[in-house]
Amino acid sequence: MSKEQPAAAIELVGIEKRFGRQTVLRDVNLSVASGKTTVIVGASGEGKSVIIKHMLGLVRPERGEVRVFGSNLAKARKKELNRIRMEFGVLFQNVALFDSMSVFDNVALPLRERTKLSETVIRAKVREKLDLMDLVDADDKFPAQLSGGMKKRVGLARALMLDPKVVFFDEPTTGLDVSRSNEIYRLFHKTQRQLGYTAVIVSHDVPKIFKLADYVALLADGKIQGVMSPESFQLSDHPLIRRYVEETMGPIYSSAKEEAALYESA
Ligand SMILES: Nc1ncnc2c1ncn2[C@@H]1O[C@H](COP(=O)(O)OP(=O)(O)OP(=O)(O)O)[C@@H](O)[C@H]1O
Repeated sequence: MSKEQPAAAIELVGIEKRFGRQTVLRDVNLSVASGKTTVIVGASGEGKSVIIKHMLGLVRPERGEVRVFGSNLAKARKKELNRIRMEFGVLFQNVALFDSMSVFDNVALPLRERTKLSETVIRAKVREKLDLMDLVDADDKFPAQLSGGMKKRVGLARALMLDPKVVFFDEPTTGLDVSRSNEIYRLFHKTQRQLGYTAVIVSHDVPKIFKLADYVALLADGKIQGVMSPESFQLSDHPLIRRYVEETMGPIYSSAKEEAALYESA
């Protein structure tokens, strides 16, 4: 890697994944830059969530390596997997809070399950994360009493509880209106700046998500077709990237001449 590029927190090398007869990932190569935000985009059903599941060690590939902090997750044993997962936080679209637990207990869960910290320290840490998420007076509420946006904020507080090195977001704003989505993005931005974690985001929220991305990766035809800055992505000549940009954002013209030609031919 060149001097200008940050080191990779995660590297997928030659990943092939099949479910039965369906080959979802053919040859996925992707390097996730440490401390940066990598957004994975692509049409529905291409396998973006399957990529995240490989990074989390939830599924194993037929072929290839998943390198995380120097370990190959694709071959890791349970103990090593658990050690690596301590460094991960996840916020998935359905959040998956425990309905029978209060907000406070949901957020405290990772610390209670995975550390030996005293209850006093746990309470202080949970308080700090809930404040960071602007969640005041919500401690004793149960998930059923929360709005969609609040649930996501509780989920984000829980995802950050173990001060993870990498946080995975799989369509984190699904089901939220524009202002609640913006709130989640604002909290993501704030916490990433404060805590410095590496972020991997799967999202259909194009072009908004480009504002948060350092790198955008397109998954199509079972491969990552390119990883680049959002600006380069929107102006790329790569046929599949260009098609994706046009389908999601409308045509983008790299030059005034190109745009003028469109009106002339109309
Ligand atoms: N455990 C599984 N067993 C069988 N097939 C699976 C499994 N997990 C995923 N798939 C299949 O893999 C393909 C990719 O799924 P995935 O959820 O990763 O797509 P995606 O790109 O995240 O889509 P979307 O944007 O709609 O969420 C789909 O055809 C899905 O049915």
